[in-house]
Amino acid sequence: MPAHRITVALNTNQSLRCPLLLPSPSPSPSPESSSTTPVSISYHALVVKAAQTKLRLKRPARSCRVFVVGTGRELKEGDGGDEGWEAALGNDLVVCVSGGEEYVGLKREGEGRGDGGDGGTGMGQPNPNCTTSILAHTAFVDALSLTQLATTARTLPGLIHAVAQPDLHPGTKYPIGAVFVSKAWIHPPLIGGDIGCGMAWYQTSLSRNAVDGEKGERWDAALGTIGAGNHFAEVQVVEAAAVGAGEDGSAGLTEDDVVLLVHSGSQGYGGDVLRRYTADGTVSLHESDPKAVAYMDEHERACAWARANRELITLRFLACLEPGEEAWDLGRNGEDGGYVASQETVRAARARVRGRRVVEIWHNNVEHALWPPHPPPDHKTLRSTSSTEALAPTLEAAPPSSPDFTTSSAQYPIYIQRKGAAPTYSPQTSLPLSLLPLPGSRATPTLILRPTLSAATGWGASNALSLAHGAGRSMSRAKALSSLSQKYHKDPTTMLQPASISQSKKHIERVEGVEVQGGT
Ligand SMILES: Nc1nc2c(ncn2[C@@H]2O[C@H](COP(=O)(O)O)[C@@H](O)[C@H]2O)c(=O)[nH]1
Ligand SMILES: [Mn+2]
Repeated sequence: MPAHRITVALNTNQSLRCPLLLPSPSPSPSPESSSTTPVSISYHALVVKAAQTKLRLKRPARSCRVFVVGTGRELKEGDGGDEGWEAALGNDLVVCVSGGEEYVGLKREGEGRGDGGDGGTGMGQPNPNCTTSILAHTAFVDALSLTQLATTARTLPGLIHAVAQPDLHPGTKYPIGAVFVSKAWIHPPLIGGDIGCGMAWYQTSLSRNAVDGEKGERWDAALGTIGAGNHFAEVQVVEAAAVGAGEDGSAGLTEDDVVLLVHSGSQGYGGDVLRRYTADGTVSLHESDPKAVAYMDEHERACAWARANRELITLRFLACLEPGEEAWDLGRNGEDGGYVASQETVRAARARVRGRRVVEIWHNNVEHALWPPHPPPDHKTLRSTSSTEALAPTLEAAPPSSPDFTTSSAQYPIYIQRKGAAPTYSPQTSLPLSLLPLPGSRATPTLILRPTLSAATGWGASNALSLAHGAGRSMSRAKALSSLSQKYHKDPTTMLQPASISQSKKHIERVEGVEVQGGT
């Protein structure tokens, strides 16, 4: 009996596929035939079985659905036998199996076999209408990151809007400095392994005289676990005049304030979450999939862990910066390394730290929100009339964004996936942030951004309710490591001196360029 060689893929990750041989349909028995009742073959069952065993689809067969890749036509298992299978069968047929959710991709009229009109990738173009906003108008952007942005926007299921922040730069597969808005789908790799990484500004009670000239050696022994990469905790002096108000009713930042900027993430924890949810090649999780619910739960924990770690780092800094202050006792390095504080003590210390918080945000996370954004209730008060040169431009100075966003009254739930992008709303209060940091580098200043929201940007739709989170990078980590280690080969300690990293105008322009474009 000739067989048909077909390909079975997963609906949620159509690059995960396996071949399958299906027997030809049995000819109808003729009245003269001596054969007994023909053996009925359920193609549906065979295909679902292949997805379960070879592609590790962990859904019960009864909830699985099969679609023709390219057209999205569903091949059902009917009461009287398989429906439509015989007509669809043929060598090179590509089908995908879903755990119950709808077909991922654009349904086309007409039947097709083989490559489904997508050049044989089987990926189709799920989102030909996904809009993109490139907010980097003058800042340098590596072309690869734009390709990564466009490919991601086109091919991952459910994406409706993608934003390149001015600090966009290439990641391994997905870009950094990017925001992706999706409907019904969550894509853990877009957030990456450092789930919950973010920035927090805390007030200290120090005067600028107390810190001017200090280089840090005195405090090094007491630092918390900040993590590798770009993470840091930096004592800063505010040069600009007073700006807006901080979160939780704090006074915001005032000239000469000495503040601590903490940038840290979830370290090994978030990486482990990402690995566990993507080890089988999964990129996309439909919100109805229990795996998506479980991922969101672990993602929340990783975010909470990262925020708690920023609080702990701050506590340890404050213990050194403000000696004699009893509230920071827990942050002191005790003689006895085995000291374990009670939960009550930890809770009390964290509450005291929060009293110093100016702003605290995640820049690697997924947020469940409503789309399109509506004006905040008190939007008229958001337009600050006072501005200083050091602040982000007001809304009116922002470049017009494309595509054109208009506020529609009907909102629907979406997910905002941020990889290296700061939010414009506070995760704590769900109100618009009045200020947040745009860190430069050890050699260039951190800028204070003031998000502005207005109808011109669809109340934040064009920038996906997000801003640049850093200065970006003009060379990959690997390239920077090799070229800088050559440059500082003879005396690597000079790399730790703020002024020696780079005073080049190029670097300074870099962060300012990002700021000018990031203030929407
Ligand atoms: N003020 C400082 N800013 C710094 C330092 N090192 C890096 N950076 C900035 O932080 C972001 C972080 O980006 P991420 O993608 O790693 O989260 C980066 O873009 C730089 O602008 C520093 O020592 N001090
Ligand atoms: Mn980060």
